[in-house]
Amino acid sequence: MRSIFARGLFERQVAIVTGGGSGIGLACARELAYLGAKVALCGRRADKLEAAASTLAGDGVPGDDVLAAPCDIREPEQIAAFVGQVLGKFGRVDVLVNNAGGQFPSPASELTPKGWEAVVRNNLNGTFFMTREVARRAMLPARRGRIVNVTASVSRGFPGMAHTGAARAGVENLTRSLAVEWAALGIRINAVAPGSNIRSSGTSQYGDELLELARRATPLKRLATPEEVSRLIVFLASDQNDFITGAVYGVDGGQPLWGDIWSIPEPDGAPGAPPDVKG
Ligand SMILES: CCCCCCC/C=C/C(=O)SCCNC(=O)CCNC(=O)[C@H](O)C(C)(C)COP(=O)(O)OP(=O)(O)OC[C@H]1O[C@@H](n2cnc3c(N)ncnc32)[C@H](O)[C@@H]1OP(=O)(O)O
Ligand SMILES: NC(=O)C1=CN([C@@H]2O[C@H](COP(=O)(O)OP(=O)(O)OC[C@H]3O[C@@H](n4cnc5c(N)ncnc54)[C@H](OP(=O)(O)O)[C@@H]3O)[C@@H](O)[C@H]2O)C=CC1
Repeated sequence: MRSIFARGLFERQVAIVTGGGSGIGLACARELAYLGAKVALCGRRADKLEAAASTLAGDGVPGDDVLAAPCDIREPEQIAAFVGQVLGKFGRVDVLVNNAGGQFPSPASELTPKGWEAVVRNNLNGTFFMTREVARRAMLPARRGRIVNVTASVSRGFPGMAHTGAARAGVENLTRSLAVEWAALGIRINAVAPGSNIRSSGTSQYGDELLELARRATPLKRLATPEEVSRLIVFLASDQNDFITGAVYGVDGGQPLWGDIWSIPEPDGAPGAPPDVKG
C-alpha cells in the first residue's frame, strides 16, 4: 500500500466507504486506513466484504480499526442500522465516501418501472439517505465532516443507461445543494465522476471489448486504475480540503471532451441506420 499523502493525515478519524468491498471503494478504504483512519465498509455481499477486510489486514491495518458489514443502501432501515453499528463501534464519523452504485445497460424505451426504480434507488436515493443519516447523527452535531460522492461522467448524457445518467446528475445537483446548506456547519461535500475508462471490478463486468473502446475514446489513450480515482477522493475527504465544496471533478483522461464515448445501436427504422442493425 502506498499513498502520495502523509501518514497520519486521517489519524483519529473515522471514514465510511459504501461499496468498499471492491474496486474504487476498496482502493479508497485501503488508502484511508493506510493514512490512519478507522474504516467502515458496506456492500450487499458479505463475501466481498470479508475479502476486503482480509485485504486490509494484509496491509497491516489492525482488525479493531475495520468494520465491514452488509448494508443495501437502497433500504433506509439498513442504512440506519449500519450507521448505528459504526457509531457504536467507533463513536464518530468524519468522512463519508458514497461510492456504492451501479446499473445495467438498457435502451430507455425498454426500461420497466421496476428496473428504472432499482437504479435510481441504488444511485440517487441510496446516496441521499446515507448522507442524511450520517449528517444527522454524526457530522451536524460535531459541526465537521467531509463527504465525497462518486458519480459517473454524465455531462454529455448517458445514452444506453439513461436511468443511471439521471440518477448521477441528481447526485451532482444534490452535492451542490448540500454544499450550500451545510457550508456554515463545517461540512464540505464534493463529487468525483470517473469516466467509463477505469479498469476495475465494476467495468470488468462490461467485458474487454467495451473497455478497449473506452480506452480508444480517451484522449490520454489508456485506462486508469482505481487508485488514480481514490487519491482525488482522499484529498477531498481530508481536512487539507477546506475551501472546495459543491464541486464535481472528472477523473476521465479527458474522455468527455472528445469523440464517441461509446456507441449504442441505432433504433429500428432510424434514418441512416443500416438495414441489418437492430435496436
Ligand atoms: C467499459 C465501458 C462500459 C460502460 C461503463 C459505464 C460506466 C459505469 C461503470 C460502473 O458503474 S462500474 C459498476 C458496475 N457494476 C454494476 O453496474 C452492477 C450493479 N448492478 C446491480 O447491482 C443491479 O443491476 C441493480 C441495478 C442494483 C439492480 O439490482 P436488483 O437486485 O434490484 O435487480 P432486480 O430486483 O433483479 O431487478 C430489478 C429490475 O431491474 C431489471 N434489471 C436488473 N438487472 C438487469 C439487467 N442486467 N438487464 C436488464 N434489466 C435488469 C430487472 O429486470 C427488474 O425489473 P423487471 O424484472 O421488473 O423488469
Ligand atoms: N469503474 C468505472 O469506470 C466507473 C465506476 N463508476 C462508479 O464508481 C463506483 C465504484 O465502481 P467500481 O469500483 O468501478 O465498481 P464495483 O462494482 O467494484 O463497485 C461497486 C460497489 O458498490 C456496491 N454496491 C452496489 N450496489 C449497492 C447497494 N445497493 N448497496 C450497497 N452496496 C452496493 C458493490 O458491492 P455489492 O455488490 O456487494 O453490493 C460494489 O462493492 C460505482 O458507483 C460505479 O457505478 C462510475 C463510472 C465509471
